[in-house]
Amino acid sequence: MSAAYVSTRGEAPKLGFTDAMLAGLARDGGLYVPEVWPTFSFAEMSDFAGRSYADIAEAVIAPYAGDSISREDLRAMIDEAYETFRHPAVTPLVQTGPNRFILELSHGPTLAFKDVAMQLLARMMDHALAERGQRTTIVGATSGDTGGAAIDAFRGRDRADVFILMPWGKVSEVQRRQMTTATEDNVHAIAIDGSFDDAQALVKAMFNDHAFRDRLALGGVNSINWARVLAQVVYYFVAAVALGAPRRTIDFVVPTGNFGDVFAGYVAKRMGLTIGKLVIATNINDILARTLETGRYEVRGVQPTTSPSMDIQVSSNFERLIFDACGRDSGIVRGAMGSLAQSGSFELNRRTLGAIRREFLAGRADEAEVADTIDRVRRETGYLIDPHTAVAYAVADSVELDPATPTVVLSTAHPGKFPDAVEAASSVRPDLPPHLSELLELPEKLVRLPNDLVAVQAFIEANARIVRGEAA
Ligand SMILES: Cc1ncc(COP(=O)(O)O)c(C=O)c1O
Ligand SMILES: N[C@@H](CCOP(=O)(O)O)C(=O)O
Repeated sequence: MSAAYVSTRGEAPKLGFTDAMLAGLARDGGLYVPEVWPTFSFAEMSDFAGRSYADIAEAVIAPYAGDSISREDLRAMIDEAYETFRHPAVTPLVQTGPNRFILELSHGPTLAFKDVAMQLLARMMDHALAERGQRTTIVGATSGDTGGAAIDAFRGRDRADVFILMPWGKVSEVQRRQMTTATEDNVHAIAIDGSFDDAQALVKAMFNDHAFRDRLALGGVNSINWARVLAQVVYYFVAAVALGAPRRTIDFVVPTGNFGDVFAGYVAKRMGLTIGKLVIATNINDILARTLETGRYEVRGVQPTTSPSMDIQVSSNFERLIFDACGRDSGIVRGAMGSLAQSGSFELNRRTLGAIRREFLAGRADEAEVADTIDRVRRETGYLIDPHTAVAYAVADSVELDPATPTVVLSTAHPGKFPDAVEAASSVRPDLPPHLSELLELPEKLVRLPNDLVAVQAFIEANARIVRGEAA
């Protein structure tokens, strides 16, 4: 049986796994979540010890996919996706102190944790589209990493055209070039005059324009797509089991922007994984840390930082958490999201806030703390971290965690993606791995558009093959 997926806003049809994956955003503007969380027993999780990344990925993903993908096909796609990684463990752990570990998530093709999900998602979407004889037009927003990972995973795929919106001038040069140097006709990098939040709002507006959505068969690869989050659940199991789960409890500290990554940790916990605290680590764009402190989610202007991928105020996946934490009352979610749209804020009720605080801690790191942390970790351990990882590392040092519990800091990007910030902090200029050594020399292809829905839709209509009627 395929698991059923429901929208957080309760007004869209229930879908199976493949339909939810191809839909991206639900038609009522909500996000799909599984109707029930599959769980593992203690014995099943104990059996993960010593198994490969691919084995654990198959075990974690299969209950969500049900019979919508055969087990053989799922395994073949998992194997192929993680063969693109430069480390045999896919997401290895490195110890940097007593009970302190870094989970390296940047061994994929574009050097960010997004590859973990995107390499698999592209294969699963392609597989589903081929079975159905369909094509899709993917629209995505990026603050730097999702776009590059999506373009790498989908470039040259015949059934998908990909349009990525990035905020003009607000991503690193390496991140921009990872999007603008792809030569394939099916990928399009678009810079819009605005912030990531503006780009994400445009993407959601395109999904909520049902005529446009249906005409172009829109698909999404941001973490609004449930399958993106699902693929990220896997590495929580892999890391925790390597450190002794389920016999031990493990804490995770997660650099957070759109809340997809840390929500994946929450899902792992709901599935039975012995996670103690999930720590939300933000840079100075600290809406989530403020919300946990006060119970009020309040959007303020975004400030540019050295961790640009986390320069986010409207944190999409928080909606999934509210839905679960409030007892799956879609009326509460609709109320909160309506208030957010109207006034830029909403209040969490006591029960919801209490449920969130039981699972999560939160902290912020300012720019000086991020730079100090990059420098200190390199001097003390010889290990060079990127600014996003440094946000989490600094927060891990500032929040109250049990020193007897292993703490895993998620390292979400390679320092070579942010050479200027890392060099300024540590006097060490990180290199890019050899497969990207020519990136800075390649010609770029980038379209600049105003932050305007009509202009963006017109560009996509003019360039999507589905509108031109080209058969897949
Ligand atoms: C390097 C890096 N770290 C952390 C984050 C934050 O992750 P999430 O948006 O899933 O909270 C992002 C962007 O998503 C990122 O690109
Ligand atoms: N930080 C992301 C922003 C988009 O987040 P997503 O996980 O919802 O795709 C990026 O680097 O693009």
